[in-house]
Amino acid sequence: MGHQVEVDQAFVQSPEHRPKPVISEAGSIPLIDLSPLFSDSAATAVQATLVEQVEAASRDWGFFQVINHGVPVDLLKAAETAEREFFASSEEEKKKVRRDEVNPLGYYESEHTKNVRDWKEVFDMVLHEPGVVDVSGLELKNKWPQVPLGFRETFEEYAKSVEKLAFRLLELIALSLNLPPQRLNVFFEEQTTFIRLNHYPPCPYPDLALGVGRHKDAGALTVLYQDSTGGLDVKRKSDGEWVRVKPIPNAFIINVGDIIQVWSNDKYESAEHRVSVNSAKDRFSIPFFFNPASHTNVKPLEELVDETNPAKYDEYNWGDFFKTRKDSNYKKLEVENIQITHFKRV
Ligand SMILES: O=C(O)CCC(=O)C(=O)O
Ligand SMILES: [Fe+2]
Repeated sequence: MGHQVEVDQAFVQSPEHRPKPVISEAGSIPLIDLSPLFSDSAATAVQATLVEQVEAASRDWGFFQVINHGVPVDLLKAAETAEREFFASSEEEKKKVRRDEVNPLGYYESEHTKNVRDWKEVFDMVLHEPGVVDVSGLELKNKWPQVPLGFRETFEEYAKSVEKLAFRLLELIALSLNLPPQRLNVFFEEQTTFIRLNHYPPCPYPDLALGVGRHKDAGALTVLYQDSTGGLDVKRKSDGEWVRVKPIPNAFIINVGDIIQVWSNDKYESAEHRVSVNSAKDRFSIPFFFNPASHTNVKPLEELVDETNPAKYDEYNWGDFFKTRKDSNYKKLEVENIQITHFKRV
């Protein structure tokens, strides 16, 4: 008798959303060298070129990779090591920091994207704790695991360093929209940014399940670190084909989220992406979701709309949107989850 693989139906994607056996890495997302940001002597022309690259990548792809981004390589290595050690710790250690109905932070092994279960386990932490209870009634307090030692210190340092990069990228995005560089910073004064650790274990049926189902990131910007395994697929805007994002050592993957799509009044578009799994290797990634304050009412920026280019979206509140989305990821629901298209004017 051959080995029979038990397929858990909760993980099975509908046929049209299953990955093809081979995903191309060709013609993949743009690569941008950020070193001009760190050189006092970089000519204005070089800086202008950087802004143009960010503009083209945000417009044509909604995704790009960055190198020479200023986050120290040692810190990336320390974060990846701490992540691997945490997920390798016992079920008992992980359960001690498990997410629950009042506090959505910590460890979780049963997330759903669009009501299909993802083949992954995660750990969430916020960059800035808002106090005991936030406006939505959730308790946002970081839960720090005891294993591995130094986990908290590593991620606090990582968070600070990646936050600096996120603000630099935000300024480049503002410039690329012909706005003053600090125009968007005000929305991040009480930011709801969080860092997620993703572990995708080997999957016996990678043709049926996904590590994360197809989705767009709801926030402003995502700054993602991935290990060398590969598996992140982006839906290419030019032809709708899924392409694999090539792992580049020590690079970050940047993607424009729904909020920048709305602020830019559709000049930029958040791209659909997903994570394919494989039957042989674990994969680890660390997205940093750069999100504005809960009280932010998101709408197309006034400077970018006029009579010939009217606002394409009605205003919505970020805190409400995010809470509604989180609830649907926590358990399987019978309804479609919330999307910015629900605020699109027809
Ligand atoms: O693991 C990855 O590469 C991406 C994960 C992702 O898209 C997400 O958590 O929103
Ligand atoms: Fe994502």
